[in-house]
Amino acid sequence: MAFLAIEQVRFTYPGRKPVVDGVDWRMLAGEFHCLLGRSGCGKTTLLKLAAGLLRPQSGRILLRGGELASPGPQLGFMFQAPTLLEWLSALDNVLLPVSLQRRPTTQDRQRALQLLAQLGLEDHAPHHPRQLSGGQQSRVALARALMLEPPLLLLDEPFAALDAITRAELQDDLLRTCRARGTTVLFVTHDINEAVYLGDRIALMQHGRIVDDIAVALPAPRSQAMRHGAAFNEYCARVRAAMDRSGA
Ligand SMILES: Nc1ncnc2c1ncn2[C@@H]1O[C@H](COP(=O)(O)OP(=O)(O)OP(=O)(O)O)[C@@H](O)[C@H]1O
Repeated sequence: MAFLAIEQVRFTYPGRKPVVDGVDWRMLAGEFHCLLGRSGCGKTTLLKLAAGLLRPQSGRILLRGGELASPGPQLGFMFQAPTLLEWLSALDNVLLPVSLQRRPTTQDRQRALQLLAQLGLEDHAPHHPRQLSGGQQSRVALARALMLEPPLLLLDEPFAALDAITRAELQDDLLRTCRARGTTVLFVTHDINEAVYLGDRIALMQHGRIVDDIAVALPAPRSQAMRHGAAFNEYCARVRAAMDRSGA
């Protein structure tokens, strides 16, 4: 059974043409898929539908076989901007998904500290977002998204604003953490290189439709050195050609 199944989903904002126009997509548990397409093709809207933040006007979205009604603890999100709460420390930002439900326990705090340490932020737990760099803020947001160990992570261009080196580091952090937990990930990007590096599969989106589906058979775990290899660059060229062919 698919972990996440998007079946013939359509969505239109009032007075607009369909933004998601009959999308079918399936993800198996533990897979990492990238949704790639130009600005405005409907990626974020499809992610919001997959999260249960928007409801399809037709079609359905199934999570482990059950229809998705609303967002819940089964989902972790991370958006382009880290959206941390300025008045909370890094540690309390990571604990937020717990604090919204109940008072965090010592165990919760240990887990949050462990996540911060895994992401190289052990010394920054007491610091507020304004005391952190953009890359550090993104790491805090990633730790927050992972705090409840969601089986499904939906990420909307989470590293778009970062410099290339920090971005590469965070890509590796994300891959390592998700592989260790068996997390299923749907990752929106408009960067071909990022999609090939991260994805087991790439869905190409254009005008609200999935126009191509590319399996990436590069070895796991990925390493930055791979980026200079022939196989990686062939995949990038193949995805580029598919985008040009489909107009995506
Ligand atoms: N709340 C809204 N009301 C009306 N139209 C919207 C709304 N949100 C998005 N749209 C429109 O829907 C289309 C798809 O937007 P969406 O944000 O899903 O695209 P995207 O592929 O994620 O773009 P980007 O890569 O720039 O983030 C765009 O034309 C956008 O203007």
